[in-house]
Amino acid sequence: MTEARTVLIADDDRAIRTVLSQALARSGYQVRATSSAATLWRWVEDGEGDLVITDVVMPDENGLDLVPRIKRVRPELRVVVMSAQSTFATALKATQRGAFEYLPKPFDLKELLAVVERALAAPATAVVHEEGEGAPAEGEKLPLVGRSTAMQEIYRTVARLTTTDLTVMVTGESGTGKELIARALHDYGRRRSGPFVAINMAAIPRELIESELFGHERGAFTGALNRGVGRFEQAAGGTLFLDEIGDMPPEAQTRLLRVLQEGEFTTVGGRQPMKANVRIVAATHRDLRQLIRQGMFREDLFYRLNVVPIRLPPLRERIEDIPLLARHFLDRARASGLPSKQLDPEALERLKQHAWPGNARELENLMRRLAALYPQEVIGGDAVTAELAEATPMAEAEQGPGGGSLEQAVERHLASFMAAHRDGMPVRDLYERVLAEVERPLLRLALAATRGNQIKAASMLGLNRNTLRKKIRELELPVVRGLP
Ligand SMILES: Nc1ncnc2c1ncn2[C@@H]1O[C@H](COP(=O)(O)OP(=O)(O)OP(=O)(O)O)[C@@H](O)[C@H]1O
Repeated sequence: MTEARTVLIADDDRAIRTVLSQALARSGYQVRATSSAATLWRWVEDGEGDLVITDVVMPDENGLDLVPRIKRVRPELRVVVMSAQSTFATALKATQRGAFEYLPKPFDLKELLAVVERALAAPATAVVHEEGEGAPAEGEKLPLVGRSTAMQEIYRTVARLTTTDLTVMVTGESGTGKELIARALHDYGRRRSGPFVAINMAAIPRELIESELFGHERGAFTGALNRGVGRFEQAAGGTLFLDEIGDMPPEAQTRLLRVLQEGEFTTVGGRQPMKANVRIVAATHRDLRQLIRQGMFREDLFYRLNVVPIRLPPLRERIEDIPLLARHFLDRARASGLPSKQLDPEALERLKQHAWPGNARELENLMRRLAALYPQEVIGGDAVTAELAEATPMAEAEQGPGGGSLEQAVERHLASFMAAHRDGMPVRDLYERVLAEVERPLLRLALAATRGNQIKAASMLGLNRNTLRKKIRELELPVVRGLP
């Protein structure tokens, strides 16, 4: 590089101006810094600078409003927005208004310098994103709650992905918000005026999945009395959410792969190929790489789907989000007609200590229970402790009667199982069989504890309701009627 590039900084916080200026100067950039949006705007109009770094809240103007104005007069000028607000709405606004990058404060200087370098190296194409008709209020209404670093990173990624049609793979334990992310990608993406269609692979009988996905012709199979429209066709122009993709049977995987490769599909029993016009978001709580190793998931399909991976961390890895989420769920409970509640500090502390195997969904259910069952307006630690103990019998089971952990007990049991089979018939499908052995008593206990109430049992297990229903069928568990 021959000439030093100039970075324009606008932030009303003097300390930040100083730190940024010094760091950028040390890296060889020319720097001009100001506390006002008006001065920044004058510099931009005068044709100064190769890159802008602006804060959002400044005394004279909101930095986010400045971004589209800058892009209109100087489309090639890259803008980096930094903000202490740290909400999904801010990330979304910054990205959709044409910012090159959004950085939640506090950020580390190394990261900022890397962004500056990337911004200056990027080809000078002007990308001003259409706001589109019927654009929602840029994320204000979408309840993606949480300010942890992990969630900030997710907001940034999701915001950026709303300006593309790339395939996204969302992974995370049950109840971490995978479907919510898929909806955000749709509701704020380019296809928001099209349909959002979801299909859960775990909830549909295996033999029907292909026809559910791609549709079928009349008479394609026994019982196909009419032509059936598949989800690919329903989702045309919009987003197709393939939930629990790890549960997709092999034949359907092969067919899906072909559709993704060729961009067209045919209905079951049909001949005429149709264009696939969907953005795909897939999700799973299972470890797909492990399924690949076990030969249960196609590696080539995995790479087709895993274009942009988003990993949602379990709630226990972002306990700083718990107070906000709890508040959000209590507000939601109130909006649905339940009484208004507060949590006292001890209650919050108790929530932070819990392991949350069911993640955000478990927290949501707990908040609803507390709102519904407890008369007092301010909920204390004891109420939380009592409700958590009620809902999670596994907590005690983790310390088994033998004193060892559940894992050790299972290992002992399996070791004797394997020993017993050593000389007999070759053992096949061991993984599935062993899991089914653990699954069966687990589901039975959960159903017994909830008196056969599948909704409650699903929530206790942290499983999707449909997943539980399917498993009950597969494992042929007796369905007991709930007591009144
Ligand atoms: N960050 C979040 N902010 C607000 N609500 C959230 C958040 N994460 C999850 N939720 C809420 O928690 C519940 C569970 O989320 P969601 O259904 O998206 O999880 P999931 O990962 O798709 O679960 P599963 O794998 O069991 O289908 C929903 O009611 C969702 O709105």
